[in-house]
Amino acid sequence: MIKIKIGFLGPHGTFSEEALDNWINKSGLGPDSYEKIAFPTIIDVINAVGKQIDMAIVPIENSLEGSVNMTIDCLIHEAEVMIAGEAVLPIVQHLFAKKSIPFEEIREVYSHPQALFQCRKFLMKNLPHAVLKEVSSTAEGANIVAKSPSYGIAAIGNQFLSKLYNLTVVAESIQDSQNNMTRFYLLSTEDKPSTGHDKTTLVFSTANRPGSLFKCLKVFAQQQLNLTKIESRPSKRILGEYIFFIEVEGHRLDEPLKTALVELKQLTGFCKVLGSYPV
Ligand SMILES: O=C(O)C(=O)C[C@]1(C(=O)O)C=C[C@@H](O)C=C1
Repeated sequence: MIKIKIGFLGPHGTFSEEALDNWINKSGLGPDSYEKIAFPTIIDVINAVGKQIDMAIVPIENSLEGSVNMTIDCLIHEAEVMIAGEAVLPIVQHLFAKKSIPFEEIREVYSHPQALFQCRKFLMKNLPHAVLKEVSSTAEGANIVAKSPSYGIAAIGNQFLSKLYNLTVVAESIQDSQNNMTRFYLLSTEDKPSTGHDKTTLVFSTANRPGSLFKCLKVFAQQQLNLTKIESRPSKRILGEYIFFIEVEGHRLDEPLKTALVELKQLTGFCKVLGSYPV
């Protein structure tokens, strides 16, 4: 039986894997019908879609810290993939060490930059002396702590890390807000057909002239289309030149979004639809 290969940010125990496991449970995929493959960075995950893997899951934004720029930039500039779905995961962060130790004895804390940001208040209050070390994922932080001969270092990540890396929970639920959520995209080589309750992600650039962005956004307003996200990212060509990343309600092949996209393409130098997918 051919298995669907699904990529995620590894090693095992990341929030990306947790989001993927939840999605697999909901989608009803049988245990023999898929294979999970861990990649060392988000860029590697995205660029493997359509090559070593059929699908991938990547974080796109967090309710405390905002967009995951690495994902957005890779989708804009590098990847030839389509967004085929989304998934939201509540994020609960814990502090782990090799054994139970007082906060004063923790000299370094390893985690993904998003996770460190999400726990900023806790870290400033309880571990002001500790050096924060950014690593490629929360699970990689746990891996470093588990392998280190030192007892004075800690990692931040989800509840599964203690079992996977044989670590002790030093503090529970340390994120700055109890309502901490991360949204993930499911990537594939094709997006999804219309369900009547869809969203579309697109990127475009405008001329650097008064009213250019206004004219582009007016296209959506005139069609009564609701924008659910707008972000500007550097074009990476010239300082002060931007690419706009937008999510809008509707499917790219359904009216009124279909007409809006035709009008938008006439107003923009660069316009690319990254996919339509069920909400
Ligand atoms: O490091 C992880 O565990 C990840 O899956 C990455 C990531 C992210 O990039 O936002 C995913 C969810 C959390 O917000 C923290 C980290």
